[in-house]
Amino acid sequence: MEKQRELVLVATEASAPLARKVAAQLGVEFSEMVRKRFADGEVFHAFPCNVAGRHLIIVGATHDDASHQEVLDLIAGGGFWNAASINVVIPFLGYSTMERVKPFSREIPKGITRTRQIFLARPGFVAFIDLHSEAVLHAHSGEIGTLHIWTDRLVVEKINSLGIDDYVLVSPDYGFSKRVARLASLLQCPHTAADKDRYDTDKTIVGQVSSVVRGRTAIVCDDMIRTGGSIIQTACRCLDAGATEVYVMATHLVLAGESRRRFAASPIKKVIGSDTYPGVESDDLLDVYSVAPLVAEILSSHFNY
Ligand SMILES: O=P(O)(O)OC[C@H]1O[C@@H](O)[C@H](O)[C@@H]1O
Repeated sequence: MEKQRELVLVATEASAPLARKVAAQLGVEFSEMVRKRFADGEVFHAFPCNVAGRHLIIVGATHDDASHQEVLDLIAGGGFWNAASINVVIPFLGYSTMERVKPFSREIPKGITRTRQIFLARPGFVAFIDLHSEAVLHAHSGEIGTLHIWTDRLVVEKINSLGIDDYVLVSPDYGFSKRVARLASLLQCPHTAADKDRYDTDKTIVGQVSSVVRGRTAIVCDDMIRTGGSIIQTACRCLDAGATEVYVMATHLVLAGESRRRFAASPIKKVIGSDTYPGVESDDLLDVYSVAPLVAEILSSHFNY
C-alpha cells in the first residue's frame, strides 16, 4: 500500500499506546522502536525499519525529562538516517505553563526554551494539542511548520454524549474563558468564569461563580488538571452557587501527587479528559476519550491522503 510504504510512525516509549491508536486510525502499521537499557541508565535506540526517503511521524508527549530527551533523539535519528521529512506530534507539552516571566524574576521561561530545543533538533513539522499558551509556537525562527490542534470537536461530542439537558460551561479562570466561550457557542449553552489566583507553585484560590449555574448542571472545563486544586475549588464554588451537580473536564489529565484521592473525596460527579498524557485510562474515577481520530485526520490532511 502506498501510504504504508511512504510513512513510518514511531513513538516515545510512554506515548506508544496513543501512537498505536493513531496508526490504526491512519491505516498504517505502528513501528515500535528498538530500545535497550544499559546498566548505567543510558538507552540504546534503533529504528525497526528503514526510514530513508520515507516520512517519519514521531508521537511523543514531553511530560518528563526522559520523554523530552527521547523526542529530541528520535528527531535527530530521523535526520541521521535520511528520513524524507520529520513530523512530530506532541500530545502534551511539558513545561508549557512556564511560557512568560515576571520582569527581574530571573526565572528561565522553560516553556519557551524547551520548545526551542525541539525546534532546534530540526523537524519539518510539529503539531501540538490544546496548548496552555500559543506563545511557545514562536520559539522558532519560521522555517518549521507548526500546527496547534484544538480538540473542540471531540469535547463537543463528549459533552453531547453525556445526555444532560440543562448545563452551563464554567472556566476556572479568565485566561481559559475564551476557549470555554467558543465551546459554549458550539454547544449553544450558557457559560461563565470564576476568578482564580495562583499564589504559589501548586496553590490557587478560586473566587465565587455567577448564579447562572443555579438549578443547572455545571461542567467545569480547563486545559489541564495537575493537582486538581483549581478545578475542585471551582466545582465547589458552582455547588455553593446552586448548581445541581458538577462534572469536570480537561484535555490533559496530569493528576499529580494526591490528586486522585482528592477527586475521589470531592462532590464531583465525573472527571472527563483525553489520553494525551501518558498512562491515563478510563477507570472508576476517569472517563477518557482518545484524541487519536483527530490526530490521524490532521496527519492525513498534512500528507494529502
Ligand atoms: O490547579 P492545578 O490542577 O494544580 O493546575 C491546573 C491549572 O493550572 C493552570 O495553569 C492550568 O491552566 C490549570 O488551570
